[in-house]
Amino acid sequence: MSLSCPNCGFQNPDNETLCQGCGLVLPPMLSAPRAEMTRPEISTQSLSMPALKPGPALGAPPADLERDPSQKRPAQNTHSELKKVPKNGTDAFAMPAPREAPEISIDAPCLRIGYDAENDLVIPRPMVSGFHARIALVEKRYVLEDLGSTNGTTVNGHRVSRAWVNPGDEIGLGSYKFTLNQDVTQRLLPDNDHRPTQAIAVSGGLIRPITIGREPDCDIILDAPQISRHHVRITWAGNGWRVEDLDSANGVAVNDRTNLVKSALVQDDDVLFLGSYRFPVNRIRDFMDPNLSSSDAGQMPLPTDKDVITIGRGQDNDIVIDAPQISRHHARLIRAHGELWLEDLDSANGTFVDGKKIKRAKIDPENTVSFGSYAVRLDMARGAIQRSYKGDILLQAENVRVEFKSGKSVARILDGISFTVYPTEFMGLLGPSGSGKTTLLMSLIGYLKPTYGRTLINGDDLSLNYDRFRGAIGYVPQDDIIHHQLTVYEALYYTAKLRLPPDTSDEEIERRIMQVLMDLEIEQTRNLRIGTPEQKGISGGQRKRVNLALELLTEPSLLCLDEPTSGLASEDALNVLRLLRKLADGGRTILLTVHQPSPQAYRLLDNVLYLAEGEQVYYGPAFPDSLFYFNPEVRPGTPEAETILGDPGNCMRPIVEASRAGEPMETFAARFRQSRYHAEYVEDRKKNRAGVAVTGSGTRKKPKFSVRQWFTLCRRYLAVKVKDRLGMFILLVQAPIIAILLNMVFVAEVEGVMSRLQFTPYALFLLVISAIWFGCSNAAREIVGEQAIYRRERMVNLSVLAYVLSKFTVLGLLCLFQCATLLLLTYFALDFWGNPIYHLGLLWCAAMVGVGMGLFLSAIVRTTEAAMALVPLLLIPQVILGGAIMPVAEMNLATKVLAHSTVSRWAFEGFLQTEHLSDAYEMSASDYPKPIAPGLPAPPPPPNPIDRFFGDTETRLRIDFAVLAGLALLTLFGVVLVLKIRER
Ligand SMILES: Nc1ncnc2c1ncn2[C@@H]1O[C@H](COP(=O)(O)OP(=O)(O)OP(=O)(O)O)[C@@H](O)[C@H]1O
Repeated sequence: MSLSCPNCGFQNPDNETLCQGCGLVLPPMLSAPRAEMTRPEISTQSLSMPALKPGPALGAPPADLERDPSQKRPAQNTHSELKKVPKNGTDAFAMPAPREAPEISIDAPCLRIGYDAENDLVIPRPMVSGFHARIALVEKRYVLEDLGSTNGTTVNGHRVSRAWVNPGDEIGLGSYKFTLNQDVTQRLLPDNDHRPTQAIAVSGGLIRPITIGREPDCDIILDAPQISRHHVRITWAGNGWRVEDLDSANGVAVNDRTNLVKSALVQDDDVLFLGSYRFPVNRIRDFMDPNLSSSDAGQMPLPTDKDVITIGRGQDNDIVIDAPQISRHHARLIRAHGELWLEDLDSANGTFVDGKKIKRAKIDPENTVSFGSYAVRLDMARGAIQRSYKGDILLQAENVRVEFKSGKSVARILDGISFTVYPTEFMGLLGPSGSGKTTLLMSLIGYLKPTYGRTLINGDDLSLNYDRFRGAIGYVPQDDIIHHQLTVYEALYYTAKLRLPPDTSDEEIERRIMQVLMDLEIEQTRNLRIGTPEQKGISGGQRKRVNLALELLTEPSLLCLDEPTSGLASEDALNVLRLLRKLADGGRTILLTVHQPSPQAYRLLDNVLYLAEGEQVYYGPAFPDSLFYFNPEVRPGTPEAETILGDPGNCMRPIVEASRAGEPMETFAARFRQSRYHAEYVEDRKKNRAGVAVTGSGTRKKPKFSVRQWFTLCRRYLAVKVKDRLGMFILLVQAPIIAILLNMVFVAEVEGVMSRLQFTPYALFLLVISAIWFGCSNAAREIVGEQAIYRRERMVNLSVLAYVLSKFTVLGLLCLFQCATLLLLTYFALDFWGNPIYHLGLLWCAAMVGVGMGLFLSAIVRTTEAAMALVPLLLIPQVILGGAIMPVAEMNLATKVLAHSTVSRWAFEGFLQTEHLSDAYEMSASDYPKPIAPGLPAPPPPPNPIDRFFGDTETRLRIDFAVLAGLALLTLFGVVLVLKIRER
């Protein structure tokens, strides 16, 4: 006799009270043999109601789903709870439409599903909302309710707000789909043991032990010399993780490098040390991608039935790699005649085979394939892609030396710097001011090429593979890299638009921004203006986090920060460092330079590197090792040791004192080279002792001009300008003020043609000078004022041409508005006759050349003050040489040549020509001057202004226009050139 389940029809043994097929409570009345029954409609009257535990009100985590680590995991569970629906599976047959369900009572036991860690089912996928949906058991049936998610909830492809669901139904949260199965539904049953929530999402990996080691057959491959081939085995033990050392060479320690264990039970917040390789236990959960079933953990199986396998970020690919740096459709694998070919699909960050960027290449088993910085290995034997561990970064400096040439002398800034940083390590760079910390950071991120030595990332020479790793490196300079006029969200939005692949939708950007804001705990600042220390917006600590947020948008695996705590109060500084610690524990490699850290901050660091006059004087554990290392006379455990350990500054003191005494720092460097820390943290950690393979093209892709980038830059720049209210006000009132002054001076002279011949040319000339002023003054601060932003974006993917063009575009629009206002307010009042369109065109051209000159100045100088101070130097020649004060024809040859190079000369002549073309200077008989007294000859009429100011140097109007346009283009390319030269 067996019990047939009314939901799924599964034949259960007759003593079962729960259906083994779907987890439904089996009422006694269903104990009849299946053959004797037609499948009944579930009737609430016919089912006995089990006593369900009341659930909490929506919004608070259900009390009965609270984590209880002491509770044991049910032994029978051998399924993946969230099994990904096979591709095309939903298309193969029509799925039944769900039926509308009644409102869920707040007493109903429910499971909340969403992105947020507070959920009972955590699904960290981009399209899933924080609290996306919930499943409740109501009257012994399952109800699915959407919780106002952004991307909606579907059941078998039908969008629902609340619906009955059955085991086997396909539930869609945005584009993420999974099959509702017993592992999920069981959790809703009364008296069920509700296990830790995240364990549900990662159960795929909980079933079998996870092996960590260097070999490709390990579940987690950590490719470092400190790691044995099979180093450690980790098994879910119900109330924690059982860790077993697999006779590794360097052992397994828990929480402290000295606390070696053979076997131990650890929890999520513990840290394992495999040799000196740090491995936070919670990373196991990252590794267990809920999209993958247990057998696939760490692997992405290649579909066997397809000859063309697509790879990308989009859910419609055969292999989905959900990382912001990956394009929606990034590449494809093609099986042809027993060979495997890889083809890049015009991805934003490129496809690489063994470090070389490819368009199409044949793949062999030994090849390493990278999509951007995301490296994978093709395991042909298993027919799968073996993922590298979440794109982890192992960073090494090998004998780095940096020298700067100044004239004939060479200054050696760094020498013999060698160290290795493992993933999840949080490393501090310390040393006296000027010791070379920033320089080292710049050479580590590939911005500065070392004179000797190199930087390796995951064993590959960074200088040869820069394009591959560009996206994996985040760098936060000392100066802010944000526009303070924007809100936090806007700053992040534009940066995401600039840095993420072009096919990233606004919806994805929004999700990414919210995720980053939540990670950095600043989501409440989303709509606040950033501001500056002087014009308060968000707090200093929050501003530092926003700078960091810009970098995190692209999920870099290596983060380098130059003094992220400078200018912060000690509590703020500590909070920023705590946050960085958390990010490191999440899998990032983090380096930062820091001055005078507090004792608590110092304890957060794993390792520290001390520099003194460019020499490496220590690299090893931060606390307490570094303090005892620099104070060798102090014995641990003594009262003196307590004092020393209470202040990290005690590391630097001996260095500073020796430096003051004129002692060479080489003494400190030599002592370090003899120390055990050098042996363990420099020598033992060295990778690829046999030598680094010289792969990689060595070329760096130059950012190319793209209309999309130009457009985004224009949008951001316009937003910055519009939000700068004071700046905008000053800019808008300039034209009316100048117009009023011109009217006051010239309006008395408006007396027909005689006035147009005598005075109006001066008014026109002043209009030209005003337009040049508009351009120059608007532009002079615009590049120098955002040098830090420009430099950082240039390191990523900023095209100089797109950048300069965006400045021209937005400033051009503002100048057009100013010129139009000025002309409108003077044209009729001062009795201009010329075609107003020509006049506006000339004024605008003059202003655009002014913009070019202003930007040129801005690109050359180093401070905004210098730029503004130099603006008059650009304007004065325009006034003197423009032809109005001294006719051009009467200048000597050299001056004439200079005059021809001024914008005012051409614009002024253009104005006179325009007036002339409209007969402004035609005199009728009545206009001619009369004799002063009878009998005297009439005085000669004033000459035509074109003859008067330009004489034989006169040119036609179209030449004036052409020269002005040429000058504008010349300045544009001049700015581009200066920026490129300065970069070198
Ligand atoms: N481009 C350069 N040309 C010549 N010398 C340079 C250049 N850049 C840096 N230096 C010099 O290199 C030395 C190290 O500078 P760096 O900025 O790396 O020091 P630092 O340790 O970061 O200092 P601080 O803690 O004050 O920021 C300084 O003496 C600096 O003047």
